Amino acid sequence: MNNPAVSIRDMQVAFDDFVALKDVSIDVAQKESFGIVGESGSGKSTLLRAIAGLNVFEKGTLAVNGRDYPGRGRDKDFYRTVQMVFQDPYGSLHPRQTVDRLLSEPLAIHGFSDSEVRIARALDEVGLGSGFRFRYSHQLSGGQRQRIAIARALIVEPKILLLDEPTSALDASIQAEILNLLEQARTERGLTFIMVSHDLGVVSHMCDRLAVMKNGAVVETLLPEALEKREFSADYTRQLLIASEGFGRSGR
Ligand SMILES: Nc1ncnc2c1ncn2[C@@H]1O[C@H](COP(=O)(O)OP(=O)(O)OP(=O)(O)O)[C@@H](O)[C@H]1O
Repeated sequence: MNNPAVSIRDMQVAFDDFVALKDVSIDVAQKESFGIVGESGSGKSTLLRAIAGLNVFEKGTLAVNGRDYPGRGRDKDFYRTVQMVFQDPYGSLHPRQTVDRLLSEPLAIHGFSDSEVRIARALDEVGLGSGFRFRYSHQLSGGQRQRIAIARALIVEPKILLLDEPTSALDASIQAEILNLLEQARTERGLTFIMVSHDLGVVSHMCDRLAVMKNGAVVETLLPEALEKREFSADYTRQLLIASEGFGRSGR
């Protein structure tokens, strides 16, 4: 792949003696939406967190837009390019901070001066509007909080978003709204997504390509069409598909 947004080779992450990520290699193209699926504990979040510098990788390489990053530590430049949105908007946003403070902080860190305009624009972009600016995050619903988390990630104009189950903590009715918002932001800003989800439906809807993980390794990489046509090589992918479709509908 020419000029990938993210290139990972033989990445390994261990927690003490337990190897949670085993020689994972993936390339994600510029502006691609890349999904990571797999059963619970397969290493999806560990991979995303290792890219973000939240988990240390002791083996392998990571390049973002052609620049190499070490197993440990990320600089400001990295976070200007790569932002992360977490599953749990309750955990990722400080409850006693106002929306204004939550959005001002990344702007200050990255040296943006026109914060008034940027905050107003960011709140509009995520469909909340300036009425939300001085609310505390504990006063917001789960969906509104996730909108703020997305605004906070987008406000520094990153190129790559790492999305760790961004809708799985939300009610089903809100999930689609948040996915639409993300998809709209991606199209308008030409973003690259790497999105972890246990929901194959979400990933095949949102992603151009997906990697299937099991026991810390990528077992195959697929196009969503292949998933729809059931053209996959790993039996595990079939089991994952059956599990996500629910019992009783698996006999097709
Ligand atoms: N900080 C940690 N310390 C020890 N073990 C960890 C740590 N983080 C993750 N693990 C282990 O690594 C394995 C992979 O976890 P990970 O969270 O990446 O899985 P996942 O595929 O994202 O699962 P889920 O869908 O349940 O979030 C699991 O066995 C988990 O217990």
